[in-house]
Amino acid sequence: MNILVINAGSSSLKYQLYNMNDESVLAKGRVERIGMESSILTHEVDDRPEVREVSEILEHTTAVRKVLDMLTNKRFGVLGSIEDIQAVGHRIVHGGESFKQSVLINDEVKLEIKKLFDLAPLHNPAHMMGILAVEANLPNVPQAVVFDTAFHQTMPKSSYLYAIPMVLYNKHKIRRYGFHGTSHDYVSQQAALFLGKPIEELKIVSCHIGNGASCTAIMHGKSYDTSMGMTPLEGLMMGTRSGDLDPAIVPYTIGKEDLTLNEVNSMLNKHSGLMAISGISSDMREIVQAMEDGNESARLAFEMYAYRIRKYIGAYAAAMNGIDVILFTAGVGENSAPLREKVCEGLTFLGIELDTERNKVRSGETRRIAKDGSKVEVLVVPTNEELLIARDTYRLLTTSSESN
Ligand SMILES: Nc1ncnc2c1ncn2[C@@H]1O[C@H](COP(=O)(O)OP(=O)(O)O)[C@@H](O)[C@H]1O
Ligand SMILES: CC(=O)OP(=O)(O)O
Ligand SMILES: [Mg+2]
Repeated sequence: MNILVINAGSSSLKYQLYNMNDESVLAKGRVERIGMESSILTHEVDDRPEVREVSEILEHTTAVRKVLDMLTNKRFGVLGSIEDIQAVGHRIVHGGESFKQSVLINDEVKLEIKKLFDLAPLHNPAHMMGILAVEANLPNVPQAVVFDTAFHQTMPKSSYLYAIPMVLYNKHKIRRYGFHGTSHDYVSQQAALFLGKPIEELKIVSCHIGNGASCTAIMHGKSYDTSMGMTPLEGLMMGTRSGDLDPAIVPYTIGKEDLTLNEVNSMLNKHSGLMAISGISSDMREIVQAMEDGNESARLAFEMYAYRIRKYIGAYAAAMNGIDVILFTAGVGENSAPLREKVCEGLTFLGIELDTERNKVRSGETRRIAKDGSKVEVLVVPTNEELLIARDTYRLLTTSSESN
């Protein structure tokens, strides 16, 4: 069975095509700048050179059409016809409280996702465009949705409630949801497999450090607490997001700088984090380079970024009464040895001892970076949200057709 996995953003659409017989990736790529003059489709097949096509793609339906054309293209494609796609799986950032697991799409599910537009205005409307675009191009192909929030639905009330009037939760569902759940779920299972221990026996702090970043306390295989909140803005300092801050800063800034609420929201989401403190970039590679060149703002940004991860690790050690494993994943977590070293620097009191040489070894595999004898295991685990989405889609289809 071939499954197309789609992660649709407001102006982008990433895709991966899986052959589920052996879980191999047949092709992958992305469409960027949807709705702008020169949209770019980048398409990759194994060891063949990357294909880039620039054209005007005004909306998601056209983007999906272009992807399907590329997948069936005589020169660059991997499929004889679009009939060779048996299912599509979508990443959906916000599933609210309605979705505790992945589901197949039907009208009711679409309605629920629409109801959540308010809670994730940057993400969910774009995902819906992706779903409708697939429907328009592949009307008879079943689609599944996999939610970033689902894994965190096991959190206890004491983790997910904010200390504000209960009416806000009861009426508007204002609470912590948490994100990157597909990733935290996948990497924690990979860590347990790597260590050869049942996940039910482990207390894991999973640090997903990419463009967006979050830490999750995973107790015995279940999310117990996580750093992102009602939206993906809370918690760690990120590339362009502020993470935790005193909420009183919002009205104060509006008054002092004569800004609108929308402007402050945009400042916190798009113009804060590494970008704001370094004044250089939101990309950790550029921050580390600038720091090595002696740039003090870059050093401060790097130290703040690492310090906040360290604080969450400490908090989650307290929350779970101990830690067995810390793991690093996603773009920064998998690739930045200096960041991992800085995070672990002040944690020896918890029994966390990093091996600085092992930490520097580059590899695409799950690996141990703690010293022999470190009380806590420290691992780097490559994430693969797309594979988990493809697996969930496959499982939903095969189990639902069995029960029919
Ligand atoms: N070699 C590297 N060293 C440090 N950071 C890296 C490296 N490679 C990628 N990154 C960081 O990873 C980030 C992207 O992470 P990723 O998990 O792909 O994010 P997203 O899925 O949210 O777009 C980039 O912004 C970049 O800062
Ligand atoms: C939820 C979230 O922050 O996603 P991303 O890391 O893809 O921006
Ligand atoms: Mg990501």
